[in-house]
Amino acid sequence: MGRLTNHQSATVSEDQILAALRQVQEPELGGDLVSRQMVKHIAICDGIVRCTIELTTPACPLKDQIRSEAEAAVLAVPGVREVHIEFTANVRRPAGIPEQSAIPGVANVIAVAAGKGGVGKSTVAANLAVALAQMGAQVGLLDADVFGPSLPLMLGVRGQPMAVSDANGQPMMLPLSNHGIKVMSVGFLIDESQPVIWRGPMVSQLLRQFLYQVAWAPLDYLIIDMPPGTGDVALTLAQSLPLTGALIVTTPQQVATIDVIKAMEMFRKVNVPLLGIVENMAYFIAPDTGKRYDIFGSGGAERLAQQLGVPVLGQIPLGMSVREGGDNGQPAVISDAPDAYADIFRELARQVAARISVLQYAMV
Ligand SMILES: Nc1ncnc2c1ncn2[C@@H]1O[C@H](COP(=O)(O)OP(=O)(O)OP(=O)(O)O)[C@@H](O)[C@H]1O
Repeated sequence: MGRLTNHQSATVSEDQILAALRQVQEPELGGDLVSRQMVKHIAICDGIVRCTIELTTPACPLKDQIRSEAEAAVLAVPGVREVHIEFTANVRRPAGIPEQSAIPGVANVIAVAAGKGGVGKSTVAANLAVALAQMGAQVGLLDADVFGPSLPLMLGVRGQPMAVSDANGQPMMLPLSNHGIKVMSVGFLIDESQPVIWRGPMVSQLLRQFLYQVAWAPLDYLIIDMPPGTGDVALTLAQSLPLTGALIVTTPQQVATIDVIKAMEMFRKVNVPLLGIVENMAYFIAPDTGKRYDIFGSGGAERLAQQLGVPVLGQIPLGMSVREGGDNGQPAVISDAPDAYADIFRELARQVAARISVLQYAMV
């Protein structure tokens, strides 16, 4: 706690405030705020207390709960008239990633994968990335779906990445950016109207360059839009990427299929933690009546999740604005149209960030 600074008044001491904050638990990770070394700064002046609490992610879903419990605990200290809680965040790299394969300056690499094409993997990856950035995280998005790069269109990013040299004179590409995130896609380098014939080793080589020769740093989260399925390219990527974890996107029709199970098994085999399942196109809400229709059935993702011991981190409805946003380069999460479901995408981002924080602490 050496960094604490303390302008003490006669009546309230820093020790009293720390004792109060020891009563407040970190709801997700367990342990109290002081033992978890989350209290970074305390200032006390004339009964007014200012505290800075460092979270494990700016997208912490329980920030409001922590704030109100910390406020109540500090206000209960005799002599405290007012309390102001501020938050900072320090997103850390999981302990399990070997130093040599880590991407310098990138804390977490998250794979967004699917058993099959067309389930909305890129839509989820793009909205997740933008939602995390909206919450204050530094985010990059790598389109590794080399056979059907859709992110340039979905994010409205065009142009050629500039080549620069890093501090050691090594060539680096500057990622393009839009909606607050850095983006890299094979779509920036090829003529999208021409079919691309990629062979496995070429793809691996290209993706290595996209990981290690792109000026990503500093990033809290690098989201990878994986190629669909469990083919060679997906497997090589799952094996060689310094992944914090993987998200599996599915739809209710696909949920119990062998493709989804295979995609999950692929990550399990190469020891990449499964963060959870995202069920996309989970239901439809009629815009005129507000009635919910489970067009493709319901409960499948939950059953699969229980069977495999991973959580469902989000259920995204079918929404016209989700599709339109994807076609117009305006991801749904920046829209306020009711059927863009921005809140649902943001909640997904909070859940993903929380799972990563929990994983990090489980590994330490
Ligand atoms: N929740 C949703 N509501 C409405 N449309 C959606 C939703 N999710 C995805 N879509 C639309 O479905 C189509 C396929 O989505 P997307 O490209 O994200 O799938 P994908 O799994 O990445 O496909 P591929 O593997 O071919 O890249 C797109 O037109 C997208 O806008």
